[in-house]
Amino acid sequence: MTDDNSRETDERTMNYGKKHVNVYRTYATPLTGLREIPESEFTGKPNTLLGMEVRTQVEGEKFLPSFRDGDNSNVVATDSMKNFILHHAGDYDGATVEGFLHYVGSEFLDTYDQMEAVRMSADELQFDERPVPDGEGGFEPSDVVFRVSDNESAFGEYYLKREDGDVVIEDQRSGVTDIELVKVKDNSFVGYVQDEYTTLPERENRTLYIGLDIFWTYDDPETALGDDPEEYVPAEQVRDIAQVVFHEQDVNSIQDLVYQIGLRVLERFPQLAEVNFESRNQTWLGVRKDDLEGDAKVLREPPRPTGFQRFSMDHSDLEGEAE
Ligand SMILES: O=c1[nH]c(=O)c2[nH]c(=O)[nH]c2[nH]1
Repeated sequence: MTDDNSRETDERTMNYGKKHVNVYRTYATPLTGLREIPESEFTGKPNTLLGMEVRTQVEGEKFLPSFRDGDNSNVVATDSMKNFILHHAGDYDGATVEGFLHYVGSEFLDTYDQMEAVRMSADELQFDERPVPDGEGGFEPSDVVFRVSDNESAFGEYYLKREDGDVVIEDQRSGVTDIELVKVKDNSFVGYVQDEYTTLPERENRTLYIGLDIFWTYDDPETALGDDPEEYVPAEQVRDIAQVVFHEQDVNSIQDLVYQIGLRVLERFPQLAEVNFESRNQTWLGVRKDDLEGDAKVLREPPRPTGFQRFSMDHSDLEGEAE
């Protein structure tokens, strides 16, 4: 038998928190001053409507009695955490998801001594601008009406700890998730292992449908706050790089594609430490082709199971390319 009190909390998993905290902030600070890149029209956003689905997870030795003894004297109710996040959305004066997470996480650590570390993450809830007549025969984005979007969205995460009374960043991650792209031609998948288990025909020209999550870390995790917008990497620009590279390159696999996207992202953003990919193969299956003209095909949904790829890259991959 182990002695209950002898086990250090850092040896065990112990945390609790709240997820799916949806928060909507109108008239947040606009995101401006970003660096432009050739692959993207995105140069900023007004943040008239900033939506986030937030997750918070707190850690601390003082929470052990709540698990072990049913003693809630140090427990901040997760319902209160939700209220805390919502309240602070009103005080946040920055322009990025990551900045908000760092702000709220730091406020948690400053407010509650029993919290030793907090992991804050969020998916941005996207709203698209909609064109309305500008009164001069053209169109301009409405400044009050937005379309609810279920397209790809920005992701942010900060893992913060208290050290000698100060809040320090232990870990940080940014990303863009649930990108879905289809390229109707100029994709191949050939040259793979042919053995007694192989039934998939080689395809010189397939219609490739990918699901893609891209995550990145910075050399300096504070850069993700966006306080220096020239150095901030917006999810929209990374998304645009992915689609431009897909457009430009004839790739022989999703593996080949994510590598090419990674090279471009690292080339554009030297301030990044690492880029990570999680991709899913959602490629449709051909139903009719040979009797149709040109590149025309009829396709159908693929059956489960789904192929996936995971890959991480850093600037050493870029150096390899330059040689
Ligand atoms: O891009 C692909 N990579 C694979 O590894 C693979 N495997 C498969 O069956 N189809 C594909 N497509």
